[in-house]
Amino acid sequence: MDFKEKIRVIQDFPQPGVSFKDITTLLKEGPVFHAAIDAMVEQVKDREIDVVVGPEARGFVIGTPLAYALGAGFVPIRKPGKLPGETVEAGYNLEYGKDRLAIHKDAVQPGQKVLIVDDLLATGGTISASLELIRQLQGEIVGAAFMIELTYLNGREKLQGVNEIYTLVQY
Ligand SMILES: O=P(O)(O)OC[C@H]1O[C@H](OP(=O)(O)OP(=O)(O)O)[C@H](O)[C@@H]1O
Ligand SMILES: Nc1ncnc2[nH]cnc12
Repeated sequence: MDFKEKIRVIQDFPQPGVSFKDITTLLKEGPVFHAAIDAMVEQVKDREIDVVVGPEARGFVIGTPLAYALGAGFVPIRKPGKLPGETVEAGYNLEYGKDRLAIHKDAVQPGQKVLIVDDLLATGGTISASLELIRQLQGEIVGAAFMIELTYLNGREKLQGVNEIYTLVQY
């Protein structure tokens, strides 16, 4: 299936110069959403994975069905102030802004095998903050999986030390 054809591209959103890849057009079609998650599962199914970790909000949309299909747990990374338990935090820059992320301190046990999942790899800011959080908890990162990679933003450079990077659609 041509997943790229199902992703809507909107220029200059949310600010001038950004070419926004809108996955809502893919998600709203059941068979396409299903096939996209299946294709991502296929890429990682032979890896040993205890937990999938995904940053809000779009990381939840892709990460939870992937975790469910793998029989793995799901751990959310959220903006500060949203998680009720004790957290650790990390800062990051985005293609359009900067922010902080948080994870529950007890969400990942030392040595657990973690797959990080998000809808899209752009500058890599979100994912490097997510990596920092998992490393603080001493999780073992087995890989990072994205539905979309914006290769022109070189986000991969921020994923040093991550041996396996899985992507479905590249721009
Ligand atoms: O590689 P980066 O440059 O960090 O960009 C990628 C991140 O940006 C988007 O999330 P956003 O922060 O817009 O939040 P959302 O998922 O809540 O829409 C996207 O879902 C990724 O998480
Ligand atoms: N160009 C882009 N399209 C969609 N989501 C994004 N997150 C960061 N950059 C993005």
